Amino acid sequence: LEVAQQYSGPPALPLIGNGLWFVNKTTVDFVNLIQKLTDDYGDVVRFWMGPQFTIYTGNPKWIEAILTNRNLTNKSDEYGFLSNWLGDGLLLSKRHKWHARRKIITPAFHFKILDQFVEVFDRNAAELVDVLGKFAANGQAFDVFPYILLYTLDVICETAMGTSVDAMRNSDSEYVKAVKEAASISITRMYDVYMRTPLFYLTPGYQKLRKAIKMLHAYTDNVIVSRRKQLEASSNEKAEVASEEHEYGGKKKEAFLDLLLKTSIEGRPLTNLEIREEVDTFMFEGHDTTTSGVSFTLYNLAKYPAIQQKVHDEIIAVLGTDPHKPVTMATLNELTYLEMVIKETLRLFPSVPIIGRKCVEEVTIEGKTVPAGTNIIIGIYYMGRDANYYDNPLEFIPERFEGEKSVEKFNPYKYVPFSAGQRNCIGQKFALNEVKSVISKLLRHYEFVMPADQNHEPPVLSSELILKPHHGIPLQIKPRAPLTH
Ligand code: HEM
Repeated sequence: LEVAQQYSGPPALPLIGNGLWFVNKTTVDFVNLIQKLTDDYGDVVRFWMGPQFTIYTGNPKWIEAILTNRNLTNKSDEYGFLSNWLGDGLLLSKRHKWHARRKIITPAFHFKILDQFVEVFDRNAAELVDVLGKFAANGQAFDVFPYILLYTLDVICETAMGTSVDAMRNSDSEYVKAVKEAASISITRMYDVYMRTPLFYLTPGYQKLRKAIKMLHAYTDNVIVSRRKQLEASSNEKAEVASEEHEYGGKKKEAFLDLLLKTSIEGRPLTNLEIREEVDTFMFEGHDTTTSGVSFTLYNLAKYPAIQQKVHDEIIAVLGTDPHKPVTMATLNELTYLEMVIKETLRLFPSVPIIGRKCVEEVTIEGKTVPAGTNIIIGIYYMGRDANYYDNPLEFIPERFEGEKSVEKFNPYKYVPFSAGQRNCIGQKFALNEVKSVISKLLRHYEFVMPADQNHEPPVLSSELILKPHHGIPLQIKPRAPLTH
């Protein structure tokens, strides 16, 4: 209690603390709940989730102190709800285990490896252009979100596992359904006070989750076993692995899985279970996040036609007038204005709106005590919209990220959509290139337009671990006239 007095925060009841807030709250309410807390008490606030002492912060100094502290790398308890699915993969694992895994996985995100994935982003984007063709033809408004989700699922299956589920053409795929189900049930548990308790095991949700996870694990296990066999066979023959699935667009590629199969940890190869945990983690972290990133970027482009025009001009200047010309890593690097637009989108709509840490040993931050056992919540989303840190925070101004005066250069801890420090997002470059790839393809074929009957209110946001548009992103698309110059 003495420690609690160092902080401002709402009055709390004995034992249940501020737990009543979380009763019957939706994922939409949750976004506003923390906003209200910061409006009332500032950007460092204490409260109790039941008996759990919790500190919320959206303050750059605090965020810097937390994310750079080697003793604050463990995730908060809520992440545990994902552990049936993701095990000790990179997102959830702790201390020594995390450190060893991060070290061996980092090379898998080397730019030379990302380079070979650009073709996967581009080929799937061409497919998406095709799938959306019917909406360009009939002019009807449609929710772009589910289509982008299928695109990102195709990309992550191919890059993580080297398999194709062809989600865009086959959205009924058992695997695709199971990914969606496992993600949504695990996440709902975090926010529902009842579902957080063992009562959950008596609900139909538990049975569904079990079934989905069983299916997902079986799928990944299968791919791992057959890939390992191929790899062994090919090393016996001293030949290159060259299976059917391995050849995309005529070029051989290695999925993350192949790299994991070849690597070793403390002198021994990774077990199938360890590999599965990492592949499943990529599957989880690598699709919902980019889906929100792409969808909210399209929303902003439709909302600000002059910005869309400028992005389109840049794309044509870099890639020329042939809408089918594939992008490369080099051309993606030249799309600097598009990158600013994506970064500004992630400021207002960060795919991961909050992250959590568990304090293992007592630390002092900005003169205040953070006792061992404290749950810490970092408000990436709220900091991005705070008038103390951004002029006109709700205005969409991509130039904030321009050159030397860029927000990131000025104070990197003011802008952390990919987190920062040791446990930052390992997939950041992968994600940015994927988003740039698909947007540059879509924009060469279609103009994105806000439907006329759309009220011009900002989208209602829902925080399901990943920030999502509660009512989707309804947009219209118009085919672009062929360019000849
Ligand atoms: C716009 C897209 C993305 C955003 C905004 C994003 C954001 C984040 C954030 C904020 C974290 C920190 C989580 C935490 O502290 O609990 C994180 C971690 C992580 N991300 Fe991403 N991510 C994106 C895309 C991706 C992609 C495409 C992949 C994989 C291909 C990926 C893989 C990971 C992994 C494995 C971690 C855990 C890293 C660790 O703890 O060592 N992410 N991401």
